[in-house]
Amino acid sequence: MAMTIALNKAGKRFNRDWIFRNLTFQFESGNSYAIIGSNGSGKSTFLQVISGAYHLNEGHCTWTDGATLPVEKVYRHIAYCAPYLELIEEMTLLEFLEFHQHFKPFVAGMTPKKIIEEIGMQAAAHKRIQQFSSGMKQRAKLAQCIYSDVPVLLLDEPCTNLDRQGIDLYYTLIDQYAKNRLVLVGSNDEVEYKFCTQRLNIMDYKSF
Ligand SMILES: Nc1ncnc2c1ncn2[C@@H]1O[C@H](COP(=O)(O)OP(=O)(O)OP(=O)(O)O)[C@@H](O)[C@H]1O
Repeated sequence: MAMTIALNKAGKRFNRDWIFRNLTFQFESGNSYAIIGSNGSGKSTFLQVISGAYHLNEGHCTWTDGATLPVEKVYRHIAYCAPYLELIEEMTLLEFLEFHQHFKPFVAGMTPKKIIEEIGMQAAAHKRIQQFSSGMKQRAKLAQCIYSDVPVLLLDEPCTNLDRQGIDLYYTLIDQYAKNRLVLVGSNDEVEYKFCTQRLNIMDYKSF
C-alpha cells in the first residue's frame, strides 16, 4: 500500500528549545529521502516524529495510505532501525526473527531462515545476540527492519559499526527491498544515504 506522510508547519521542542519549526514537507512512497544535519541538529527527533513516537508541539503530521491513519496505528506501517533501539539479547538470531514475525510479518516468501542465509549469518543463527559483535548486531537490526512487510522504512545511522562487506549488504538490501517503499535515512554520512533521491536538511528549519 502506498503511503504519504505530510508535515504542515511542523514544530518540535524539548522544554523551551525548538529542534525544528515551520517545517512543511511531503514524503511519498517510491522515494528515498536523506534527513541530514549536524550532530544534535534533530535528525533522530525528526524520525521519531515520523514514526508517531513523538508528538509535535505545533503543526501537523498526517499519514495517509488511502485513508488517514490515526497516530496510534502508525507503528504497524513502519519499520525502524536505529542505534537506540535494542535487540532482544537473550534470544538467538533465529529465535529473534521468529518472534518478530509474529507481530510484524516479513515480505512475501521470506522466512527467518531465508533471511539469515541472505544476510550471510548462518553461522550465527543459533548464537545468542548478546554474544554478537557490534557489526553483527547492526546486520540483525537492518534485517529485522528491511525485511518487514511495511510501506515505510526509517533508518537512523544505518551503517553504524558495519565493515565494507556490511555496507555492501546494506546497499543490496536497499536495492532489492526498498524500491517501492518510502525510505527515510537519518545520517550525516553520505555513504549511508547516497542512493536517496531527495535531501531534507534539519538546519533549514532552525530560523526562529
Ligand atoms: N528526550 C529528549 N529530551 C530532551 N532533549 C532531547 C531529547 N532527545 C533529544 N534531545 C535534544 O534534541 C537535540 C536533537 O537531538 P537528536 O538526537 O534528534 O539529534 P541528531 O541530529 O540525531 O544527532 P546525532 O547526529 O548526534 O545523532 C539535541 O540537542 C538533544 O540533546
